[in-house]
Amino acid sequence: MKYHAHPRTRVKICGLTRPDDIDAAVQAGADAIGLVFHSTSPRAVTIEQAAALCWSLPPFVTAVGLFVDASAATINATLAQVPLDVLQFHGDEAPAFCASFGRRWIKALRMRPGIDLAAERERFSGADGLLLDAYDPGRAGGTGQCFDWARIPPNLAPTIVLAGGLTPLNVAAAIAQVQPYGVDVSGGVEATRGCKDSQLIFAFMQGVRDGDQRRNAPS
Ligand SMILES: O=C(O)c1ccccc1N[C@@H]1O[C@H](COP(=O)(O)O)[C@@H](O)[C@H]1O
Repeated sequence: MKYHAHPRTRVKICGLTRPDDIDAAVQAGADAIGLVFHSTSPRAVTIEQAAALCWSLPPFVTAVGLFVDASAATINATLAQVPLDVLQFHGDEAPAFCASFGRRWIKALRMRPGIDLAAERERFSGADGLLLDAYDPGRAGGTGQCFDWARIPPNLAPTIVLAGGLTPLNVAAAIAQVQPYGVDVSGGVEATRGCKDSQLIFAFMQGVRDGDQRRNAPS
């Protein structure tokens, strides 16, 4: 990983599907937005939708494309039309596959019982970031579930994006405890499954600022 602890936690709001979602995320101050290219997700977007959403972004907001065991042909066809800055791999993709698209990429690791994070970090040492998500054997992600944050080794925390069940109510505590590079939220800012809510997006960003205050408070 090429980055280190920073006093401001970076934020990605994932699973946006409508122009109003983009407006809310940008206005609220998100650093990145996520577009889900996984057909069974309630947040899935078509290439055409994604292209329109991406082109409406201001220049300093990062567009992340989320894939789950997609083929190289699918990813390349998406990249041909959608100006994605970063690829997020949320399945069982191998490091060489993730690195083969000429884009920055992050690897999602689902916190299954017994996962060896040190070994995974070594295996994915070419990644631009690691994202830690809850493990649910029946679903690839976007579960709305938390995992036990105490399982994250402190030396790894400054380089990871924390995900899984974050909400406006728990994100400050998560940041204060884990002190991650960034946080990623999807279900926690939805009014109904798959449908983002601008008030919850603003509330989440306030939670992040509260967490950063706690994180940076002198001890
Ligand atoms: O959002 C989805 O539907 C999704 C589908 C398949 C893989 C990952 C998905 N989302 C990612 O899951 C985590 C946690 O989401 P949540 O906040 O618990 O709902 C996050 O990285 C999403 O980007």
